[in-house]
Amino acid sequence: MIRTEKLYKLYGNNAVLNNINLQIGKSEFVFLIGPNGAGKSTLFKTIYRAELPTRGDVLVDDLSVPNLRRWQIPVLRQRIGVIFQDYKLLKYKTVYENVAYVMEVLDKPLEKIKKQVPQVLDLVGLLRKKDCKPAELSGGEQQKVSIARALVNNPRILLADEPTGNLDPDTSWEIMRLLDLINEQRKTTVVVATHDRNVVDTMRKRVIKMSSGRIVEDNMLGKYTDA
Ligand SMILES: Nc1ncnc2c1ncn2[C@@H]1O[C@H](COP(=O)(O)OP(=O)(O)OP(=O)(O)O)[C@@H](O)[C@H]1O
Repeated sequence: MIRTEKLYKLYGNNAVLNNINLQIGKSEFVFLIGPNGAGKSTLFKTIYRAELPTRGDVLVDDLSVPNLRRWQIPVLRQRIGVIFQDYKLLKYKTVYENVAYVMEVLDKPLEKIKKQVPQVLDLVGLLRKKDCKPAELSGGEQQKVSIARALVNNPRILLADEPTGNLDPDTSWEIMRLLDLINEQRKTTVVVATHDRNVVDTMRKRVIKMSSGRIVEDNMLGKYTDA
């Protein structure tokens, strides 16, 4: 569960998040839409604690994200997987090593790493490419590796910030179907920030729309609407 309470983020006098009150339940699949600069990425950042809010609270289950103690930060990182438009893979590491790395930094035992990395690479259909470097993969394949990396610690929540922004329509659909499958099979809460009208209108999920730092629409079975 994700809940924000009277959440504000100010840069100077600019309220990039302006009183966001939001609740996303366990196992939901939600699209977050809105024009450039609406505050979508900033909202994500306050949820996975890349940014601290100016005021207000973000709750991830029982954790108050802005008030976490240092030792609790790995607990949050384990609960939330994040994927980005530009994949953010380590280019000198192989596919396997990119995914294993996020288990290593959380001090997971080697036996567990050896078991879970191939499982999650198989889930995204890339086990056969485990020894490739990112540059040897297509954009869609790189995004699948980043999904595998986000999932390998079994997070309850997956935040996807424009995951298909660099991909062609067919590959975008593959990625969206994969996110939908993960949501259905693993009961992972999935929140996808996107500008992809076709995907939003076809998948008919809950659609939350932001504009100028505020939530301006929140509809079940929603459609993409312009500013
Ligand atoms: N570190 C920062 N310092 C100052 N302003 C920032 C900072 N980060 C974001 N902003 C501003 O906050 C606003 C919201 O940005 P954000 O990236 O959250 O929007 P977005 O909805 O994700 O947009 P897009 O669809 O273009 O990705 C923008 O006006 C941006 O310029």
